[in-house]
Amino acid sequence: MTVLEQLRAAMGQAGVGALWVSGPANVRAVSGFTSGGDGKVLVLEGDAILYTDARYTVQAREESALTQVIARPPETYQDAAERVRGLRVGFEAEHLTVARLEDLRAHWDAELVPTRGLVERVRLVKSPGEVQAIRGAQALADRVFAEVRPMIRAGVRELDVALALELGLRRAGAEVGFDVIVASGPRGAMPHGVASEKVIEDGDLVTIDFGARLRGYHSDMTRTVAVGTPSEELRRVYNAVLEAEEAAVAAVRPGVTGGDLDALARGILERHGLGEAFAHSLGHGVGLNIHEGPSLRKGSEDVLEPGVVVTVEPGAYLPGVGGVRIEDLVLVTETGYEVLSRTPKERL
Ligand SMILES: CSCC[C@H](N)C(=O)N1CCC[C@H]1C(=O)O
Repeated sequence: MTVLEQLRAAMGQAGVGALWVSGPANVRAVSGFTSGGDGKVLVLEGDAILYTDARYTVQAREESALTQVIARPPETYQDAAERVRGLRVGFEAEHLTVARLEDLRAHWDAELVPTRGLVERVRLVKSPGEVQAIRGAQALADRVFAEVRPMIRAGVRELDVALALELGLRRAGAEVGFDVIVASGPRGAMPHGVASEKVIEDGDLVTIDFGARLRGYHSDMTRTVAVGTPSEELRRVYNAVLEAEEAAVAAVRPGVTGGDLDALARGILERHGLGEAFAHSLGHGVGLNIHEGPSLRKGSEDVLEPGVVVTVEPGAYLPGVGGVRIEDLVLVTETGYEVLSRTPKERL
């Protein structure tokens, strides 16, 4: 089934005859238009209309097969008003601001119904082309990491490591997927410790979490590397996180839930006395957004299916001491899993 066919089935289940799609990644997924932030899509039973403005006339024609209306609000809303009169129209509660909802209410003679996750659910399972883009983004990130790895040593600033990674990604034709995390020594206790001016020191563990964006699709990987000889405590923490990560990756297969995988990794870290130190969820889906479904968190009932791409990224964070995170990008296959991130992990 195409994206639109799947979406129309979901709309039927949600009881709406039309859907106003406004989330940028959702607009892109439904229309193919790569500037989703400057577009909206109205999905109807027999048509789907991409609304964007005159800056994108040529681009929209090149990228999208949908019916196109080049207009700016309020003309956009006026055009759509004719098409939605008397319908129950879903809007994306997670993406539409209150101000824009008021605009729709002012222009449309239709029942507006909040919906959640209709397009996101269709986006969960990646097409072969999407998997190819994610695979390509990760392969490129692996190559860049290998180039930059020798410069991660004592005396180098975290932000110089980040800059080298960013430059490598850009040179290779990708975008930087998100702010590069380089967290060394005690800064490693911050799960989102974006690179700072701190100078890496002998004995530091350095957590590096970065990703490429290629043709709109993300990669995501974390490696924690040792500079010199870290303390015995840090090496113990590293090995506990590695054990949890490898066990969770090995358990990835169709049918398992995000909650099962989180519980497996969390249980291992708890047995090492690091349950409290694992301050976030095990992982998340990756695609047009760096964070998307399914969720690999405590209690998640999201079921993994072939074609889903997730991260597995347990961590342990000890304020004042440091931290460790190890993350792989994993494709769920018919029979199990394939690890897309190929950068070797350190054995300490
Ligand atoms: C700001 S994007 C961060 C990407 C990273 N790999 C990631 O997803 N996480 C790092 C800490 C936990 C997890 C998160 O939930 O943000």
